[in-house]
Amino acid sequence: MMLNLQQIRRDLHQIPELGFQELKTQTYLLERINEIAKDNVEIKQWKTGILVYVHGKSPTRKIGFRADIDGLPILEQTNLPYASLHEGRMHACGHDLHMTIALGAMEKVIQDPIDDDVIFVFQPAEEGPGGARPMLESEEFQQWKPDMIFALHISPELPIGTVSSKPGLLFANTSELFIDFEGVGGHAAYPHLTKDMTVAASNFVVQLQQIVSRGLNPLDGSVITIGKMESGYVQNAIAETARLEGTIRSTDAESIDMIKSKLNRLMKGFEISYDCSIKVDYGANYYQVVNNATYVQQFKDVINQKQNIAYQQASAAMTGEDFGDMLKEIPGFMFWLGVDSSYGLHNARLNPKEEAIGVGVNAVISMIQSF
Ligand SMILES: CC(=O)N[C@@H](CCC[C@H](N)C(=O)O)C(=O)O
Repeated sequence: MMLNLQQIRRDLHQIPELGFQELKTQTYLLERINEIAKDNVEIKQWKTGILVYVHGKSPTRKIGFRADIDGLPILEQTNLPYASLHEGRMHACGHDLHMTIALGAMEKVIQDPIDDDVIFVFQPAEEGPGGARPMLESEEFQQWKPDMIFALHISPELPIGTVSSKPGLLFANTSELFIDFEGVGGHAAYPHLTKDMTVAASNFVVQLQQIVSRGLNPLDGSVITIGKMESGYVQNAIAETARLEGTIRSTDAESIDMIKSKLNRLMKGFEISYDCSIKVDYGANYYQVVNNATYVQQFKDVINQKQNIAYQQASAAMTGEDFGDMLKEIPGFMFWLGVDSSYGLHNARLNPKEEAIGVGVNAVISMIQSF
């Protein structure tokens, strides 16, 4: 049986689901896994995730490969014939390709096992609230805990046929940010009788940016982004409440704590100035992705032996990945896979080229076979 990877990617692309809601995705993946499973395969479910154990010929260790499986709350605007069927949900971060590549590599390992055992980890909720840490801590994962683990992420900026990584820091520390403002609403014509939360929240967004530009050492990389702002109900009423949703990123864990403490102070000031109440929730926090230098070198050597894949040195990025939580406990690495899209990650028009699937399977299987 040969899996039709292009069809699988398109099927998965049509059913994006948010973190820990990936029920259709899980069912679909289990169907494909059961089509290719043989006697050397064991399967476990953990919440909406899946673990697949492929037994090796004479194992001395367990090699792990992780694929994340959730989509984003984004309304797709690609006009593709296989665009999302779930309105307001999109695989805008390439997890449809990540899953497909894992299935493709799994099929090859099942057909032609290596000496060592290989564990494929289909992990929920990477975009939020973070599936890696609870999955890692689960009994199911701990029983099959790999000795090394690796993963890939699509890169719209890189051409097809390219992979890229680096030893050490690859992705940033992250913290989500949800801020709720509560004041007093009222008629648009009587601002003096209200506490306007649209004005308070707007000013807060502007002030927030000065935490990084004026509060932190410019040599330490950090960024705060507010991606969503909500307030009010109608054009001629003053908003009683407002909500900001965003994320904090930093190349070192200490800066995240420093930003949070400065942000808490700023909030207190705003509560006094705007005579309102402000509450913050820091949501999910992901640990930085730190690549093991030995495994990155092994991957680089493997790729450099291939005619049709080029290895490029990566730079660290402010992207977050809960795979960092896995790498904190298990040595391994992550690499970028070029998919050549003119629209970037988290863009409603992201359109990865499907030729990248074959390259991804080739890179992953070659790394697995190098053990
Ligand atoms: C690869 C990627 O894009 N990852 C996400 C991780 C999001 C973490 C969390 N929801 C946050 O926003 O802090 C990213 O946005 O970098």
